[in-house]
Amino acid sequence: MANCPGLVSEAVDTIISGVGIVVMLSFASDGAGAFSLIVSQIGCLQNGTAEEVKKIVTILNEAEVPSEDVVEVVISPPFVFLTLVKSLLRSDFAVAAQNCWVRRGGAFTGEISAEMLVNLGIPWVILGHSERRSLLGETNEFVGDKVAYALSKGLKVIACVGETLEQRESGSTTEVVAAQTKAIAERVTNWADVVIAYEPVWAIGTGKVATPAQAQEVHFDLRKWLEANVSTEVASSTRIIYGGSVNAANSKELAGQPDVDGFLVGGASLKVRTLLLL
Ligand SMILES: O=C[C@H](O)COP(=O)(O)O
Repeated sequence: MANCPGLVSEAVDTIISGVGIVVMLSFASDGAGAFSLIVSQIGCLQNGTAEEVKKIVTILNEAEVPSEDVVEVVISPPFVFLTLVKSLLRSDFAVAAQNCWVRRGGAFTGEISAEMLVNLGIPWVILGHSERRSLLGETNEFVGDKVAYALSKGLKVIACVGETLEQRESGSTTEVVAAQTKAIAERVTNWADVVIAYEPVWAIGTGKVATPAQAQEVHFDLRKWLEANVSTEVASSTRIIYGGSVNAANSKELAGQPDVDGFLVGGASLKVRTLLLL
């Protein structure tokens, strides 16, 4: 996000103040053609009624953000609100699902397939969120398989990685995040459609945001890993965004870190208080 931190901060402020959900924002890391991506994940399981979602979309529709080639905005509601959001959302913002099934659709009651998302015209999907890894037992390999299948169907993927507090304290952050990234990278065929979201588990929904230095360190390591294991081109062009207790107050400093290409913001965007303060 070093390319245009002013624009990024501006966009983050605008989105966070206007929404009340989860926001992700990212920028290409190479100097040429800087652009950004903001994903607002509107509502998790406990959050959101159709009325609330409509209100949020109305506010988003009025938000002032830099043009699409500078700031890419993606709204990611729960499955049940995808079509509602898509139907109401301004045309320069896109929509993402928060998950999808690992393989071709079939008799997997309750699951949503990549094919269904494509059929609905949903271009993005978030995969490997830490809540799915820890609460629903998704392994690195399973997440990698999901990424591969979603990409094969033409979806763009926001692939989440991140260490627990215990892993950080035992000094294994780099190793954990590299293993998660490896399982994804081995199955990626088209890096242009992949964004990596670094979300330290200890920072998600806790109010304990990573310091700018902590975030930068992991993002730098991730980029180094991509350079060593994929290619220099992929390392420089892949957007690596940060998620975990991002809010309007801490976003500016985080946004100034050279390898932090954007944000995935949750709780901050749900707070009306935040909205009123900005
Ligand atoms: O899904 C949301 C992200 O994990 C970040 O959430 P948060 O901003 O509430 O910590």
